[in-house]
Amino acid sequence: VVPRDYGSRAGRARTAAAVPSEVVTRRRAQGKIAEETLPVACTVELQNVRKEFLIGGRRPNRRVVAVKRLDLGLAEGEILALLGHNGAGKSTTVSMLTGVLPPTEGRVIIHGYDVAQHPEEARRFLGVCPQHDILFDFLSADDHLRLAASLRGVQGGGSAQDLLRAVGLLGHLLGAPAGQLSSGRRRALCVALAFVGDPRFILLDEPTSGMDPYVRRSMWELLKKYRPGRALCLSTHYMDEAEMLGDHVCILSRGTLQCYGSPEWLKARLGSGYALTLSATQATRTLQVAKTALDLLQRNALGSWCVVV
Ligand SMILES: Nc1ncnc2c1ncn2[C@@H]1O[C@H](COP(=O)(O)OP(=O)(O)OP(=O)(O)O)[C@@H](O)[C@H]1O
Repeated sequence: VVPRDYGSRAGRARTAAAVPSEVVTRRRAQGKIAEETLPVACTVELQNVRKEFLIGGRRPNRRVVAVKRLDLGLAEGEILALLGHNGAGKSTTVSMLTGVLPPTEGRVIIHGYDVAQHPEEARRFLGVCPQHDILFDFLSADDHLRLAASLRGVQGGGSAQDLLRAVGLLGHLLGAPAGQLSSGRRRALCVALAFVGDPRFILLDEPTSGMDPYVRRSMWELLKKYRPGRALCLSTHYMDEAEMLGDHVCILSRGTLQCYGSPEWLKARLGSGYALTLSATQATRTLQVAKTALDLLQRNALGSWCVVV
């Protein structure tokens, strides 16, 4: 991994401080059920990461383990979906990737830089959409784009501008104060801000929460469109979102990686299809209903199924 300013003395010193490149070619994930994948050059890695929180209350110094020994890798051009219930450890993982929370153990590597030791270098590659919208109510979408661009030291919004246009933030809405936008549009603005400066690693914490199905679908299309040349990691509660977007899906539960693989592999390995059980007092009526049900299942191509009469 060679920084852009390698020619300078400071650049060479940073390269020496960066993690040797062989560590970025490891297995992509280690968990209970993980698809075997070929070794690949991962641009983002969580290496044996653990996060504990010390909490007070009646029993002081009690520890909550939010993430336990997480090993994950993400390559360029790939979307990784972190799927899990409330409290599974998704946001904690995202916060460790951004450097907001330091891991208790293990390392987080972004483009060769250990985030805890070289946060500034690592963040040059990073665009983030946090779980909760961080917007100034009195600033417009356009103002937010300009502010984010100046903070990143770039001109204009780049692909962020396209994103806003595609989700309908156009014309007068672009100039309206963010406080007057609907929650779905505010969310879309936050996602767009993560793309300002076209960073190479984009982290999206529940990017489509609060969006209507139509905007959600447009957002999915856009995220797929902007995947080439970038690594994207998103956390979600929605199985359909993980399936549609994720090249790989990582299911977390109680801070542990339960399974990891492509949606196709996970469905083939764990999916049990659909089971429809029918019961009725009259045999002829049951058969009639079963026939209609079979008809519906076939017409809707609902994967594997089984009808028990
Ligand atoms: N600052 C904190 N102090 C103490 N415990 C915390 C803190 N942040 C998170 N936790 C705990 O860590 C665990 C994982 O929380 P986390 O927010 O990462 O889950 P999540 O999967 O993002 O959930 P959600 O889908 O609700 O956002 C939970 O048990 C939570 O209570």
